Amino acid sequence: MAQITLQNLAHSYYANPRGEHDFALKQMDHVWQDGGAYALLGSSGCGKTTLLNIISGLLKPSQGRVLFGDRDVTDAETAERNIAQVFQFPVVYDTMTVRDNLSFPLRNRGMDAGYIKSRVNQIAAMIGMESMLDRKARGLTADAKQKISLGRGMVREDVNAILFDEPLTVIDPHMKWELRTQLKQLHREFGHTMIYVTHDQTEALTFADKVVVMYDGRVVQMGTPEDLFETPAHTFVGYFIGSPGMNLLDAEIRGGTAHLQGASIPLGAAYGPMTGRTQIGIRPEYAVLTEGDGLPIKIRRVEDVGRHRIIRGDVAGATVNVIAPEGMPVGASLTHVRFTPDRINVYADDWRVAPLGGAA
Ligand SMILES: Nc1ncnc2c1ncn2[C@@H]1O[C@H](COP(=O)(O)OP(=O)(O)OP(=O)(O)O)[C@@H](O)[C@H]1O
Repeated sequence: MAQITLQNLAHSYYANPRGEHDFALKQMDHVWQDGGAYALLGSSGCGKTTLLNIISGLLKPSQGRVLFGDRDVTDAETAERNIAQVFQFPVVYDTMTVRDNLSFPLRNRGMDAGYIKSRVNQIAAMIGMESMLDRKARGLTADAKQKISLGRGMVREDVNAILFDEPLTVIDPHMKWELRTQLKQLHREFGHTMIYVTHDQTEALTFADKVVVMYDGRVVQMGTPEDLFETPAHTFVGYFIGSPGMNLLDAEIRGGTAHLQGASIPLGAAYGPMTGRTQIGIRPEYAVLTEGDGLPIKIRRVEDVGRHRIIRGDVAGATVNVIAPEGMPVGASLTHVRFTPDRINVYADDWRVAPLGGAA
């Protein structure tokens, strides 16, 4: 297992990039701790696969270095990096049995037969394939084959890291949940450094200790699920995490107050002067409808989504979503929306601004 350091890393698919927009990965410095379970999350085209391929050695970065522990592996081939990889679609040997597929990486390294047997049984139990160990992989469903790929990715205990690139795409929804839980369990047991690429926030938040959110070739936040929810570092994180995402309203910030459209909203802390486009961000969970306290809201739609309702309305020319807990009445007398002051985040040109006084 190893800590992975990305130093001054950047990548362009062009031979002669002419500016930042030609880079699929913008310049970055990051440390992925030894034994961490990371999810790499972001929308299509933000650079997740590019970053994963640089870590695995399938792609050489146009700039910067990759270190595994103290070792510079930037120029090392994938095979020299001692990693396991699981891809979106199954990679199995059809003519081999499930058992042989799972034990292949161990036999390849000359492991002891007794150890191989017990380890393969353990992994087979994890992926729910104990009863199929002696069947040929040929003829199994795509779902079952992908479980074999997952199992094979995890069978070695001595790898530097396990990299997963959207591994559950072909797995049915119920099994997805189960496998994710198993992966987490395996991580707790063996402490591998795991990097899991996905564009599904539920998948990321349930799997990882740390979620790495990418946007337009940059890592915009690396934090716990709670960090991403409470203090999104970038408006994209606010918007991307949560359902619905964070509300954003243009506002002028002066000290401990946000001013918008003639109204003043108290903030939970004071802020210094800032430049650029300034906005306040508030999660729908921290907005409540009132009979006159807060900002006027024009309610457009109420959606019942089971455990709560989502109220969609207009505030100061922008759309604002409010989550109302079950049982809370949504009547015509509710004409205003109030935001919990200490849950309001402030953004300047899309990046979160820390309040004065040392609070994060
Ligand atoms: N081989 C390539 N040649 C040129 N451009 C590429 C190549 N591979 C990816 N790109 C571009 O680099 C950017 C990042 O792509 P990448 O595949 O890393 O994103 P991603 O976040 O993994 O997306 P997805 O979720 O769709 O797989 C995109 O603009 C993509 O078009």
